Amino acid sequence: MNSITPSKHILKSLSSLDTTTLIPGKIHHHQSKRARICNIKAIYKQETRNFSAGLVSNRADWQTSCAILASNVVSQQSTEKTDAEIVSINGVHRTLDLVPVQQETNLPKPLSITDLSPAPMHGSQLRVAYQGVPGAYSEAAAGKAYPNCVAIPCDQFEVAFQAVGHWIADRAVLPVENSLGGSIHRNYDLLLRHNLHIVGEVQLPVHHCLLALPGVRKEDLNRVISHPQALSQCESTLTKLGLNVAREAVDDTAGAAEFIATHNLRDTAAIASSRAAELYGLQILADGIQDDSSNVTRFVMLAREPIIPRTDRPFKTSIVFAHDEGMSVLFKVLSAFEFRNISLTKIESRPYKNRPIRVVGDASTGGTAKHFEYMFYIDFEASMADLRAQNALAEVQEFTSFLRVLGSYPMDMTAWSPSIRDL
Ligand SMILES: O=C(O)C(=O)C[C@]1(C(=O)O)C=C[C@@H](O)C=C1
Repeated sequence: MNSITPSKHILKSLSSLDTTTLIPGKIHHHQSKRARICNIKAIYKQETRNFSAGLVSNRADWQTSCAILASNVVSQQSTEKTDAEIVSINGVHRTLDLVPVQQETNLPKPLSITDLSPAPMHGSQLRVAYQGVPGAYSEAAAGKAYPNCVAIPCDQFEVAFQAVGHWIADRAVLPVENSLGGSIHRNYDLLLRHNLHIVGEVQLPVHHCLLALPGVRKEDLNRVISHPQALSQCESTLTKLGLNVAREAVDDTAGAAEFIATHNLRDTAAIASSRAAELYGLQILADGIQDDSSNVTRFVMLAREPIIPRTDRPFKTSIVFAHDEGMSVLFKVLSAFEFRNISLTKIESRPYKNRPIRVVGDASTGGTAKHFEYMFYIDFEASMADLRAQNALAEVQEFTSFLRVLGSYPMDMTAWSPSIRDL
């Protein structure tokens, strides 16, 4: 993987900003931490060599631009360097021989979206946005979906959507459902709000580890932190391990590991991948702590343009629709697929945000019923190039007040191998 230069436009706009820090935690100058910090540096340097010579600085630069998209606080770069320091921009660690130290300064000045310029293309490498920091499962999913990509960490799902919409990334890879925790509703809602297309899916076995600082024992723990999905995927196992301690939700699993490392928290463990343990210099206290060894998360790949559907390999199509006439329409919609022998693989409902309630009846004659209104998301096993799918959707359109095809894309047909550890 080649190194890429950060967008001059973005760096220029960054340097003209009033600034403050994005840092969830930073490492201070304590001698006692020196060894661990050096260890993290060594590991990160190794990662950099193994994974991509330019990845670390690229990630951080893109991370910064993603933070701008979210109108978040931004960070100021100073030129001071200290051997024993690692800086963090919006959750991404960088060693000081790569970048300057961050300093906390004034109030953040919100940037408007119009301040952003599209990033330049970098050869044939795809830039893939994911939510989280290096070591997150979403980063692994991005690597599985696009093996030679430049992965761009984003602090929120919304930012990953916007990164693609604004040409900062070419694709986003985002989780939509997990076999233990269920649907990731936020991404269903964002799919509707943004105009991106689903162009693929990837299923990633998720193998969780309990991570803590070297030397920390289970008995020392007062708290376990992680992504809410990860906490819920490990709930029973944590109890079986005797860890009846506080659970706290953070933005992503690897971010939890990073937080412990940067704050030197000896009473806190993180649920994250073994790769996060390596990246942030933590030890694995317990391995494979997901409540089910077949724990798997399904991610979708998103792009600005749809792909051309084909029929020479298994395809899936995702749609979303709303209707005016209550649940009876749902039966008709499902029949349209059943009639054509098209299997559904997923159905999900979300509140219809602008019209949450349907009032039925007349208050003057016995009162009114108030029903919740929904958006329905359906995945079915057929390509939009398949006449059966086209006819089914033509029929569905007759019953629905709103219908959108979110994407028609190749199904993930890779062999199923649950609970691998080397994420
Ligand atoms: O926090 C991470 O590492 C993520 O990639 C996020 C996420 C999720 O959103 O569900 C992805 C996969 C796992 O199911 C747990 C967490």
